[in-house]
Amino acid sequence: MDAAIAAQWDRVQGQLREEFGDAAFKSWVAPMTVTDVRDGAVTLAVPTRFIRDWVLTHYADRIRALWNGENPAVRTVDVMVVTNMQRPDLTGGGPAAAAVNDPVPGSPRAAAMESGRRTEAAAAGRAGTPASAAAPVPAHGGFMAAAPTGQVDDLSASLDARYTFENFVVGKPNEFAHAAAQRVADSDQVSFNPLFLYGGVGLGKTHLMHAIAHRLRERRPERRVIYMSAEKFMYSFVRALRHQDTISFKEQFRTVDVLMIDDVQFISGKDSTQEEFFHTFNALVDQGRQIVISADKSPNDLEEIGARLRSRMASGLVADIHPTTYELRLGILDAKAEQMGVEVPVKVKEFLAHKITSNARELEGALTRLVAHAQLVGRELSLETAHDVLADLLRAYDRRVTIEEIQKKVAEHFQVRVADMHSARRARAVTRPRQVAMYLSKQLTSRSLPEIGRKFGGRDHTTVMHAVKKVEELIAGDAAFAEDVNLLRRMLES
Ligand SMILES: Nc1ncnc2c1ncn2[C@@H]1O[C@H](COP(=O)(O)OP(=O)(O)OP(=O)(O)O)[C@@H](O)[C@H]1O
Repeated sequence: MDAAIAAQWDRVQGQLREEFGDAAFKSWVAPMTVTDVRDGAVTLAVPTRFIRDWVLTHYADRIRALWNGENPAVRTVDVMVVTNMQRPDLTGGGPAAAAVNDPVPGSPRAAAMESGRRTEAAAAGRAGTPASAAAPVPAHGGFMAAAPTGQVDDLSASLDARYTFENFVVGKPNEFAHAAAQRVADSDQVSFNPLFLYGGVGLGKTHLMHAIAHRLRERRPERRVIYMSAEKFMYSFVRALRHQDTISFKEQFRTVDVLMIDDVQFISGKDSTQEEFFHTFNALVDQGRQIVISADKSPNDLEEIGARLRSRMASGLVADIHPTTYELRLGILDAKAEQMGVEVPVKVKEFLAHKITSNARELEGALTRLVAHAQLVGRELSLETAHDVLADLLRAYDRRVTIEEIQKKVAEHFQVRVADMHSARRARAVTRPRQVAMYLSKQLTSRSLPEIGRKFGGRDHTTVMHAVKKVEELIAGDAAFAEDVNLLRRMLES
């Protein structure tokens, strides 16, 4: 591939990784190779039809826009299925895809490298056929037997030994979810199916799921429990499709007593994985097996998931975990300090519980850092040490400003109405302040682009990206404008 094209693809990939995160990047972007750039069209090769459909619905528009930014001649993106990975080079140049990363072990692309080359036409109806069409689940909900491939990991190897009920601190925000999880772990009847746990990041969903698995293993070792992340479910399914072996994929769930799927928000989009999850789900519920699901939102808010699956997921018990309270944070610090075997002065714990308010994970991280530092350099675990060691973290908390505050300040400054931050008006007098507010929201808060877009009248993340870029350009080229934005930033930070 031509070096310029390789460099463009490299930059497009870098941007996609930033926007969509590492996990999505590894699953969907890394497996792609560029096979052709001609007449304004980029052609990307992927190993299965499933991935092609996913890429087309989720990433193709963004890839096109990014590539167009790199090279204005590019106006379309085609995605084709090529099931060999001899790194196809249809450009007639040297070795193809020099800029494309090596395949992630176990990724669809790595799997695709194992077989000979086939084009989409040759592969149609085979490698990439959606599961629902390739091997429908029988109406009674059972599974068919076949030699296993794409097996899930051994449960014992993947569980975190620290995530037990004993180590889980119960408080108002999580008592309901905790009680529901205990019920599932301690009873032999299926009380509610599924149990759907949801809450923001780092609030203990994974901890509770592992705790259920640990307890079941102690109490009923003969019961078969599968715990897997939704991403792993997707990987295994894609791999099974690739091996034309969806039957074995289903087989591994046939004898399961409890199935736990973590972070189900990653099973999103209209595709065969969702369909497969739905079938697996129904089959297990029909057989009276227990299902536990976790997500970062309630079933109703999982917009990417189809209505049928959403309502199925909401049909059991839905338990949410609320953000931590001061008391719970203090309790978590007590428990973690005890597990670490260190005495932490009450004043220090109170200080941390007061300051680190986001979630249990950050709180635990701060304590670990503080203790490690104090022990390494032989310093006392005091308030002063905490201030020093956690200075960067504490500054970030002190600075935390909300998008609403930013909108208000920016509106005041430019003398527009706060409502114009959300409105559809496109007059320059309001679009510029709106763009500045979006830019500052990106700079001063930890909100993601889609979250920021939602706070600005439900705009798309690409609008926010455009705004950020635009404001950066203006800052670079217009000193008075740069001073204005700087002033606003200082006001918001103070
Ligand atoms: N109530 C609690 N008691 C003790 N530890 C907790 C509690 N809640 C969370 N933790 C700890 O905080 C960390 C983050 O928890 P966990 O990974 O379960 O969060 P999560 O809700 O699954 O987050 P994500 O959405 O990012 O997957 C873990 O180390 C966990 O042990």
